[in-house]
Amino acid sequence: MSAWIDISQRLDEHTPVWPGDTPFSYRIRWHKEDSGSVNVGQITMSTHTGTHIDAPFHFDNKGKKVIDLDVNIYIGPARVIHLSNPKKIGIDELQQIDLNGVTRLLIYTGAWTNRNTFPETIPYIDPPLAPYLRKYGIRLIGVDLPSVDPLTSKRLPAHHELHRCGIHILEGLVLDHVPPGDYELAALPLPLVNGDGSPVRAVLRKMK
Ligand SMILES: Nc1ccccc1C(=O)C[C@H](N)C(=O)O
Ligand SMILES: [Zn+2]
Ligand SMILES: [Zn+2]
Repeated sequence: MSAWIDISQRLDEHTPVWPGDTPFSYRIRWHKEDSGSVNVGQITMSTHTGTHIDAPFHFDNKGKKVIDLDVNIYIGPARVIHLSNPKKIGIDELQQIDLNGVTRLLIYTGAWTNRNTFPETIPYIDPPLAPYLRKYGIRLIGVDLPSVDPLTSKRLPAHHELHRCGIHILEGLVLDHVPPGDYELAALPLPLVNGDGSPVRAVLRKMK
């Protein structure tokens, strides 16, 4: 069996966040010296920092919260594909790629390689791609980008169309060190009862 490899963004005070969103912070709230027994940390962060999933409630007030999402979506076979710096990610860009039997699709674009700053512009998912992916049976899409829509988008058409097609969203993957191919994925959200999104620890291992 191959080893699991980490495809998650490291979280510390340098981790870039969506412009205006809560900075990431971890601090020791109780020091061992003071408590007499343990260090106890405190995390403050946006639910959309680093590698994370979006729950439908993120973009739809009536949408499911994180606790309502099926854990089976986030564990299982996944295909990693590479696109070379696409402007958008649409049916045309995926035309040459075999998606038969794929249930989880992770897309490397290379558009966000400097993970110390938030990108200025990103490729986005062209909404008609959602029904195209669903036709193959895809239930999860993952990207190495902070959003599946353009950064300036308010209507979030890709988020909505993916959701309408039953495709779950995983953002902020780090795939620079992952060759295209078939893997097993685990990227479980926290059991946040009211969550609109959740950080995940995303890992892959090669399927033989
Ligand atoms: N954190 C934000 C703060 C303000 C406005 C948008 C965001 C987002 O995160 C949107 C992005 N499409 C996302 O799903 O992660
Ligand atoms: Zn998000
Ligand atoms: Zn999103």
